[in-house]
Amino acid sequence: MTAVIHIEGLRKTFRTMRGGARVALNGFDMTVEAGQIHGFLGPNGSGKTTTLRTLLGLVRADDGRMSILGHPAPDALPAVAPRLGAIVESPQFFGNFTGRRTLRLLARAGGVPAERVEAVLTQVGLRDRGNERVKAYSLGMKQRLAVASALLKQPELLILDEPANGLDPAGIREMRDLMRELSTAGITVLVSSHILAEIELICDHVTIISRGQRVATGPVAAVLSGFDKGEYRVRVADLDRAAGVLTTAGLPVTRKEDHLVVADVGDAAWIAEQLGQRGMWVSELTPLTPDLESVFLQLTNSAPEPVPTRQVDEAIQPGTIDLGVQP
Ligand SMILES: Nc1ncnc2c1ncn2[C@@H]1O[C@H](COP(=O)(O)OP(=O)(O)OP(=O)(O)O)[C@@H](O)[C@H]1O
Repeated sequence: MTAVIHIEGLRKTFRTMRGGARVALNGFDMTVEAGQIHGFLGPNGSGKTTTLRTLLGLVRADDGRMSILGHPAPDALPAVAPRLGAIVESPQFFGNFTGRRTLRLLARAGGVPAERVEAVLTQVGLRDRGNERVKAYSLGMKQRLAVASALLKQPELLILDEPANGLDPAGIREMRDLMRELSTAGITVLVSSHILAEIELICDHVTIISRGQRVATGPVAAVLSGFDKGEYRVRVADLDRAAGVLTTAGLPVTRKEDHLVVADVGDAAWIAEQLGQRGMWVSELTPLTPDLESVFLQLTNSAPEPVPTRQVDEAIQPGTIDLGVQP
C-alpha cells in the first residue's frame, strides 16, 4: 500500500489574543493509503481543520513531518497541487451564477480544458441542473458543486472538510454514493467530520482525533471490533435468577430493566444451555456489536453532535483553495 497522506508528530499551538496558548495539535499522526475513503473523525475543536489547513500549507506547523502523494508538505505542494483537490472552508459561490457558469469560470481560472466542466457535472449528478442558478440549489447540490469544482483538475486525492455538514439524510446518501463512485474511479478521499453516522456510512477507514492526538485508526470494522467486549443481550422471564446463575459461572452481568447484558461471552449457546438446564428459557440472545458512536464516546469522552452546524454560504467569491497560490 502507498501512503497518499502521511503525517507524523504534528504539533500546532495557537497564540490567543490575551497572550495565552491553545494547543490544537499535540503530536498528531495519520496515514491515508491509496484508494481509501478515509474518515477523519473528532469532536468539535479536536484539531481536524487545523490538521487539514496545516497539511495544505494554510497554517504553519510548529513541528512534525507531512507528505502528500509522496512529496513533503507543505514545501512540495506547488508540485503536487495539480494532483490534489481540496475543500477546507465552506465553499462560497455567486448565487446568481448557474452551476455550469461557476465551473466554467473556475476551469478557465485554473487552466483546465472546458470539456472537464461537463464531465464533472455528470460525475456529481448535476448535469441536468447545471443551468440553474446556484442560489436555487439545495445545500446538497451546493456541496456537490463544490466537489465538482475540486474535481476539475482530475485529482488523485480529494480532501473534504465536513462535506456532509448540514445535509439531510438524502443529501448524506447522495454524498456517500458520490464518494464511493470517486473511490471506484481510483480517487483517494479524505473526509473530515464530527458526525458519526456520516463516517460510518461513507468511509471504509477512519482516524479518530481527540485533543490534538490520534486515539484510533484503521478499517472502520477493525476499530469497532477492538471495542467488542463479547457482550450479549439476554432476555428471560426471571432476570434476577438468570443473573445469579451467570454471575456464579464467572461472567460479568449487568441487570437492565427488561434484559441482562452479559460480557465476555465466548459461546452464546452455552448461556442458553446453562439457563435452559435450570428451566429458564431464553427468549432473546443478541450479540451487542459496538457502533462507532460508543467507540467515539469512549475514545474522546465527548458526545458526538447529531445536529450539523455549519452551512455552505452563498457569497461573493466562488472557488476552492487554489493550492498553487499559498496565502
Ligand atoms: N486561528 C486560530 N487561533 C486560535 N485558536 C485556534 C485557531 N484555529 C483553531 N484554533 C483552536 O484550535 C483547536 C482545534 O480547532 P480545529 O478548528 O482544528 O478543530 P476541529 O476539530 O476542526 O473542530 P470543528 O469540528 O469544530 O471544526 C480549537 O481549540 C480551536 O479553538
